Order: sequence, then structure tokens, then C-alpha cells
Amino acid sequence: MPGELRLEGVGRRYGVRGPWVLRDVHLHPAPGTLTRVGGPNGTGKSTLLRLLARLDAPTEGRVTGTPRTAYVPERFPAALPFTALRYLTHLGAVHGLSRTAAERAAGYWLDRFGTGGHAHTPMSRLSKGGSQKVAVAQALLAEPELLVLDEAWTGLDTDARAELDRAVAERTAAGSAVVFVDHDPRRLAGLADAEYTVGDGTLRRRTAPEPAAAPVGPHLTVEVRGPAGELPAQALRLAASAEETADGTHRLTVPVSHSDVLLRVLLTARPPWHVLSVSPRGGAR
Ligand SMILES: Nc1ncnc2c1ncn2[C@@H]1O[C@H](COP(=O)(O)OP(=O)(O)OP(=O)(O)O)[C@@H](O)[C@H]1O
Repeated sequence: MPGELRLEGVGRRYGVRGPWVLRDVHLHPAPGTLTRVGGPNGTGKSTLLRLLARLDAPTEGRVTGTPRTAYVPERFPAALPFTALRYLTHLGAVHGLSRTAAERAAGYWLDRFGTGGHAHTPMSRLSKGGSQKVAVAQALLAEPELLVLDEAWTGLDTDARAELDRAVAERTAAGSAVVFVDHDPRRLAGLADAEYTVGDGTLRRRTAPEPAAAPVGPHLTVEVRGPAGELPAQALRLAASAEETADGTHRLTVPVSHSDVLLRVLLTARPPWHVLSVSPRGGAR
């Protein structure tokens, strides 16, 4: 698709004689996929993410495609002279939403991240966690086709972190490309469709997932029966595993963070799938 973002032979250095931070980077975050970027400190992960978000331009090479993009930076400028709601409503309007729709979306995301009570608090008076929730809300507001998250979970409380995991699952299920950096290897572990490491000025694709990236955390087993044929592609993307146990009956395991979205995908499919059971992985069926 022409709108999809591609980095082609991209290099970046700061200053004409500065060392190359990145060189010869080729990257195409495909729609509906989750991409993890890892690597040691100071190797160029944030540089890469800013290039992906088109907030920075490469020194060499090309960036093509103009998906609707949202970005959560490592450090969010919290001291903005607006209330959270006003800031988000304004950004929603910038993304093309009507004022009413922008206000509704802003309220929705603030509520989801448990900070609806601070909608009218000036940004400068929000806690670090509160302003991080606004940073995340501004990115999700416009249903971006490309979502770029630079350590976006940092500073969020446990519930908000889980909510962001769910929002990522929703975006990929809706066909967006999501690219993220996070220092915690357990973050969305085992869920990435592609994993890359930045180091020594290059971007390398990891061929085998690192042991730490094996699916961890609580999973659910979901049994569904549906129309003959394949499970919806979105459901397969969300599931950690899927097997057909009988004609038309499938057993899926899914991280708890993705289970709401998986069930929604199955129940709203046309025709809808019938959910037979949901139980903890390895639990009684
Ligand atoms: N605006 C800038 N001007 C000059 N140098 C920069 C700039 N931004 C980044 N750098 C340099 O580029 C290199 C890569 O930085 P970058 O922030 O992309 O790495 P990172 O892998 O994201 O680091 P961390 O894991 O610590 O967040 C570092 O040496 C950094 O000092």
C-alpha cells in the first residue's frame, strides 16, 4: 500500500562530522503487525523511532509513505499551558476530528487510563504518571495507522500499563502497525511479529526470539466454534497459539491483555463465532 511507511537505506548522524548513529537501515512496519526494537543504551533506538514517526529526517536514504502516525516520546513536555482535556481536544482537531468527536475521544481515553478525574487539571500540575497518560492518550486518540511508542509504559501505574497493552492489541487488530521500544523484556513478550536490535550503527532482525521473549504472564484458553474454515486473521494475530480440536471448533490461548480484543473480534465477525468457554490456561475446561 502506498501509505505504508518504509525506511530505505536510511542513515542518521547528528552534525556534519558527527559519528553515524544509524546506517543502511531498511524497515517496513507492515499493517497489523507489532514490531519490537531493542538494543543497549545510546545505540540509536529513539533516533530510529523519531525517523519512523517522521519527526526527524534521515541524513541519507529515503523515508516513504505517509500513514496517519502517532508517537509517544520518551520524555513528554508536561509543562504545556493547557488542561489535559483541552490539550487532547486540540490535538484531536489537528488530527481531523470535529470538536465534539475530539472531546468525546479525549474523555474516553482519559477514562480508560484512569485519569478522567484530572481532565480539567492543568498539564503542568499533573504527576509524572498523569502526564504520561495524557501522552499515551494523545497518541491513541486519532486511531493512528502507525503507532510509535518510545518507552511509553514508563511512569504508568500497573492498571494503565495493562490498558496500554490492550490498546496496542486493539490497534494491531484494527490493522495498524505498532513499533515499540521498552527496556523491560517482558513487555508484550512473545507477541511481536518482528524483533530488531539496534547496535554498532545498524539494525538487525532477530531471527529467533530471545529466551526472555517467550510468552510469559497470564494467558487464557478460549474455545470457539464458528463457520467452517479459517479463524479471522485478526484473531490469529492476537492468539499465542491456535488449534482446531474438532470440526469447526478451535482452542486458542491468548495473553490476558489481548483477550478482550480477541473476544470482540470473534463476536463481531460476520457471521459471529460462538464462544464455548474461557478459562485460565491449563485450567479446567
Ligand atoms: N539531537 C541530538 N543531537 C546530537 N546527538 C544526539 C541527538 N539525539 C541523539 N543523539 C546521540 O545519538 C546516539 C543515539 O541516541 P538515541 O537516543 O537514539 O539512543 P537510544 O538507543 O534511544 O538510547 P537510550 O536507550 O538511552 O534511550 C547517542 O550517542 C546520542 O547522544
